[in-house]
Amino acid sequence: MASQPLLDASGVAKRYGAVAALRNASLSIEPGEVHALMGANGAGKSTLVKILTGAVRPDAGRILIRGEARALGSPAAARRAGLVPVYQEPSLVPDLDVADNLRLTGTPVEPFRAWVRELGVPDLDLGERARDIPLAVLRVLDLARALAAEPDVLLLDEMTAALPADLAERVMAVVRGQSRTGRSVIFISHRFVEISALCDRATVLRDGETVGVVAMAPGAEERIVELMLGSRIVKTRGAAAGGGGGRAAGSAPRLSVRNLQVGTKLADVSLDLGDGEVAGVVALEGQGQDELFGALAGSIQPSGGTIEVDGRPVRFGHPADAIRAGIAYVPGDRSDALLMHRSVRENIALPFSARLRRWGPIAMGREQAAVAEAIRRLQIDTRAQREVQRLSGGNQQKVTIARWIAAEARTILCFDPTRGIDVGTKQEIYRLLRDLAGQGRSVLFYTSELEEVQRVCDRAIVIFGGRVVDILPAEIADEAALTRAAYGLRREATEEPDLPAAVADPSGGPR
Ligand SMILES: Nc1ncnc2c1ncn2[C@@H]1O[C@H](COP(=O)(O)OP(=O)(O)OP(=O)(O)O)[C@@H](O)[C@H]1O
Repeated sequence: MASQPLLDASGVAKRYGAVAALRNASLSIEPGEVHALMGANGAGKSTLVKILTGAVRPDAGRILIRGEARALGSPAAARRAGLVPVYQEPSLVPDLDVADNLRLTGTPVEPFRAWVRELGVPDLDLGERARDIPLAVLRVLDLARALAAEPDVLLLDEMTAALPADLAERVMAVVRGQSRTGRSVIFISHRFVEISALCDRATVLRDGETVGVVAMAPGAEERIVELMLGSRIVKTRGAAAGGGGGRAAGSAPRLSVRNLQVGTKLADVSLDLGDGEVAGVVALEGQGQDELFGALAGSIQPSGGTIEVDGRPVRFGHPADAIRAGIAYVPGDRSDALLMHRSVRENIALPFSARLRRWGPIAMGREQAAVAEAIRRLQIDTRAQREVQRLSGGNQQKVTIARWIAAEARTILCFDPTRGIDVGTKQEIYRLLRDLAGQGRSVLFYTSELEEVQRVCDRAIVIFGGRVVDILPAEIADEAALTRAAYGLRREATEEPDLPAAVADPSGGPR
């Protein structure tokens, strides 16, 4: 490798009140290198990215660019030094249109447009307000805006976490292209598949400190996990209770959906969810999964079809109706679910407040025990617990899940619940979902990480073009089979899928 690193940071420290977000972080990047920054939730990755891109000032540390100390006192200064980020959450100002957002950061329009096309969004209207653009497209726009600045070092903080597989592929292709032209990329992701496919080396942070730099080669993953988790108990891959078991034969489904329709997005979906079953929902971006979950959670009104809970027809005019029917929703966008200025405990206890207040001290005791148990199981980092907005992204996501574990909902709808969650905690979430199923609760689980289906689910329900196109038992739902199905490709009919009657019907059935 070249003798002079492009970027060399050492001894970086940052404290937020009592919380030491970074204690002694170092990071060295070569020209043309794709470098992973890894660490458990709360290890300090985002803080380091914010420091390197001028959004946060460090308390200590030395940052050299091509051997020279550079002041990175503001995002504009960092940009001039060649360091440009794409943060975890979308950064376009929601009430401005795209063109005004570009003006704000002095982004040249034509290169931006070219990148947007390259990333697979052919006809973007620059007059569109950011608020009206879907999350996955916003991520693409954030990336295109960063690329248009022609950065020497592009810093991607969980860029692919909110993206469907096809868009994530394009992002990865762009990252490879950057490195071919001698530019460097710092890549934060909790997905090992991406890290191994893309990165040359990985720097591992633990509790705010750099604990190792690992060259990516066979076996590197194990070493990285060891470094990330340190003395925390390592639950190895595959240790999570897998699929299988689940629905008792002959029992009435907990949730039964027939010919559900939402405008033009959800054309016709029928599915059953049994007691004690975890059913995975798999789909490319925009195939109607948002509408399906919205309708089941009471936040979107269906335009046709029926929903039954325990054999009784229900109509949800409001999310509260779904909650009363025992259906809890863990949305993909955590900012929808959380009261950002309230404490971790209040956020987790939220569903209790309406149900249990009248029971006074007894209920309070029960609430506290349930909240404490959920925090323990999900290993929520409560150092910054007074306001949820101060938690790291992954820990915020855990709070949204913990709420429904504490509340004992009978049916849980999870929309990409492990987005941005570190590898150790993912295992805990898989185990937890299986435990919930073991207690007879039912889980409908949309995931953009296909490998999760075999780890957690009993069956996979694949949606394409607003219809169920296939239902696969977990044993055969590997990534290849799911990818084919998700693209609407027909499966070689070796085994008959376990389709509910209305799905098997040709009018709503698999193609
Ligand atoms: N503005 C803030 N105020 C108080 N504490 C903060 C603030 N920002 C970050 N922290 C704390 O600093 C620590 C490191 O957070 P950071 O977001 O850098 O972690 P991370 O490694 O990016 O985690 P994740 O993988 O969950 O995104 C956490 O304990 C977090 O709660």
